[in-house]
Order: sequence, then structure tokens, then C-alpha cells
Amino acid sequence: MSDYKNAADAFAAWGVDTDTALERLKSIPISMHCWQGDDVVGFEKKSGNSGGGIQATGNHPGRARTPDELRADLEFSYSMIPGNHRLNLHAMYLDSDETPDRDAIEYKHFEPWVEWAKTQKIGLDFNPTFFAHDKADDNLTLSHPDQGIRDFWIEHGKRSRDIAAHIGREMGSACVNNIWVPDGYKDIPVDRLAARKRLEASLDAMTAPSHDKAHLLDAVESKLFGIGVEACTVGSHEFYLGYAIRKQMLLCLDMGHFHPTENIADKLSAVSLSLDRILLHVSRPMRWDSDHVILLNDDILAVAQELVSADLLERTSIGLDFFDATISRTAAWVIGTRNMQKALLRAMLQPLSQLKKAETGLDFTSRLMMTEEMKDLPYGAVWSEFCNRMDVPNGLHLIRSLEAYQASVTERGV
Ligand SMILES: C[C@H](O)[C@H](O)[C@@H](O)C(=O)CO
Ligand SMILES: [Mn+2]
Repeated sequence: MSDYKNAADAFAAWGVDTDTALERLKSIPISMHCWQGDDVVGFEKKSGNSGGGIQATGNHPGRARTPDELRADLEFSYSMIPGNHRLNLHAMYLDSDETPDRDAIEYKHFEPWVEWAKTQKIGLDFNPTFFAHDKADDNLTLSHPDQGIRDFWIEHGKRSRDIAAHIGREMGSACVNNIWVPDGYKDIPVDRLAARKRLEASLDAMTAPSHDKAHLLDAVESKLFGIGVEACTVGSHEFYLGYAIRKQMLLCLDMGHFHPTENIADKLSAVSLSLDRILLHVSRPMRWDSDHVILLNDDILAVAQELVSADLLERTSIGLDFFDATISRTAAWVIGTRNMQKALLRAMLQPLSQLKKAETGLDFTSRLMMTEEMKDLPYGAVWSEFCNRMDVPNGLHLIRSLEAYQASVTERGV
């Protein structure tokens, strides 16, 4: 008997159908972030120092330096990941001979990405870029006290929404446009409310033009703190939770944007009662928002468990947000994306109705016995079967493919 048949029988004994889980997993797109491929550098002529409190560290060779290199790296990475996925583009990754400033970007500057995405059969998401620009060097953008600077960024945000809506229309699939601004203060501010009112007014102005939700889904991303803005982040969790509910937008929960012992897994069911859709930035903070490549660890498993148990998969856009320049960038994409899928698979292989019945009946002993015994089930054989069915390598074959690709891009240098 094959390993998969043995595994399917083991799960069937728990009342779980592995084929159903594999079919379901196949239908879940993960939005892979373009910025892992080049250490969040982008393809503009740079004008500012501000990293917005985010930082890629390392000097591993092979960084993509052009849109063509990035696309080649993405094509390879998608070929190592089972299923059909999405690409999450940032505005600073335009592909054009023109050099528009952020307040002058247009759809045409991103059209090569759309044409490529169509050939690859992947979806596209978008983000305005409110950092790495001289008008962001105060670590204030949409909440800047200077009306001129706010207007510049409002225009950037409006144009990004137009571009995202155009992309969504072209692709026949709603484009999630995620708004994250780095705004905050290094030391304790005396008037937090004024800054938050300015941010709110700018967001209102930026999102006033209406777009069809079939093409554009607006999302807002909160944060606790960043390097250089330790005392106060204007767009905090409470700020955006309220804003997203009032404006019926997606709330983006980034796993690195909370206190170190908080896991967003616990927040999903809570916010789902007040929001139609949620956006995730799946990441791995280590002591701070360090954006390490995600592991198949308890934090990710807990998020996947909640998505499945609370039946939130249809209402959640799963995006990734990590960047590590000390390792192969394509391997980082592949490992992280597959780990997200493995976590979802494990969640789908739970005997949920039995577990929920034990919990409702206050039989916490049975719940604990089941969750612990289930850890010994043969998840690996089910994942291998998924890779076989989706025609992607696994185990040592995967490692060899990742190594061979990395060797082929090493000459690019850092
Ligand atoms: C590049 C992204 O927009 C960025 O990582 C943002 O999503 C974030 O999480 C900032 O800490
Ligand atoms: Mn993020």
C-alpha cells in the first residue's frame, strides 16, 4: 500500500477525508509579496532614505535588480509551489522607462506586470508605497502637519487605487490595495489626536473616489511600532480597526505588528464579527517586526486553525510579508509559501466536529487528548501526495531544485 493510502486510512479513522482536504487546499491562493525578491528596494530612481522602520538585512548573492530578473525568479518560485497563487506588487516596483514621481504614477507603468501575470495565470494585488522617498523622511506622510506633503501622498494613494482598480478589471479578479503608512514619532508626542485626525482626513480624501468592489478591495494595515517611531504609531490597531469597520474596508493584520506575545490567531474570529473581509500579512517577528521567513511553527498553525475552524477562508485574503537577504531569496519565497499551505492543510485535516463537540460539552480532557494524539498523524504523506498531484517537487528533489536555481543567479552579486 502506498504511503498516501496508509495516511488516508489513518485520517479516515478520525473521520477525516484527506482527498477533500487536498481539493480544498488547491483552491486557496496565497499572495506572494514581490519585495522578498529584491530586499524591498524597488525599481525607481531613489529619492529618500526613509525605510519606514522596515529593514532587510544580509548580502546573499542573487538579488533581482530588474523587473525581468524579478519575474524570472517569481516564475521559478511559483513552479515550486503547488496551486495557483497571486503576486502582491508595491508601487515602487513599476516597470517603465519613464521615471514618474509617486504622485504621477499611472496604470501604464505597471502594464508589463499585468501582461505577465495573465500569461502566468496568477492574480495581482497592489500597495501604494509611502516610504523610501524624501517626502517620507520625517516618518510622516498622510499625517504630516504640512498640507503640501499630505497632498502629495494623498495623490499617490488615489493613483494607486486607480491603478489597482484597473488591474482588478483587467485580471477579472478584485485587486486588494493595501494601505500602510509608516507615520509615527520617535519620542513621546503631546498631541496624538491631531496626528490621528490628519491621518483620518487624508485617508478619507484618498479613498473618496468610489470603485467597483469587484475590481478593488481597499485594505488598511495597522502597526505597533517601527524603528525610529518607537513612541507612537499614528495608524495603530485601534485606529484602523475602527476605520475599517466604519468604511467597510479590509483590515490587514500583520503578524509582526503587535506585542511580541500576541498572536493574531486570537483576533481573527473577533474582528470577523464586524468586518466582511480580512487581509493577512503572514510574517515571523523575532523580538520585533523582523520579518523572518515563516516557519511551520505554532504561530502559523494557530492562524490556519482559526481560519478553518471559524470558516474564514472565503473571507480572508492571505498575503505574506517577510524578507531575508541572508539566504536565497527564491528559496525564502518557496519555503514560506509552502509553510503557509502546510499549516492550512493541517488545519483542514482536523476532526473539527468532534473537537467542537468536546469543547461545547466542556469535555476538555477529550479535546486535549485528541489535539495531542493528532500530532502523530502522517501529515507528511498527505503533503507529499499534494505535491505529486500538483506536479511540484518535494523533499530532497525540492532542495536540489532550489539550490540549482540559486546557483544560476549567484553571478548577479548582491
Ligand atoms: C513592504 C510592506 O508594505 C511592509 O512590509 C508593510 O506591509 C509592513 O508590514 C511594514 O512593517
Ligand atoms: Mn505588513
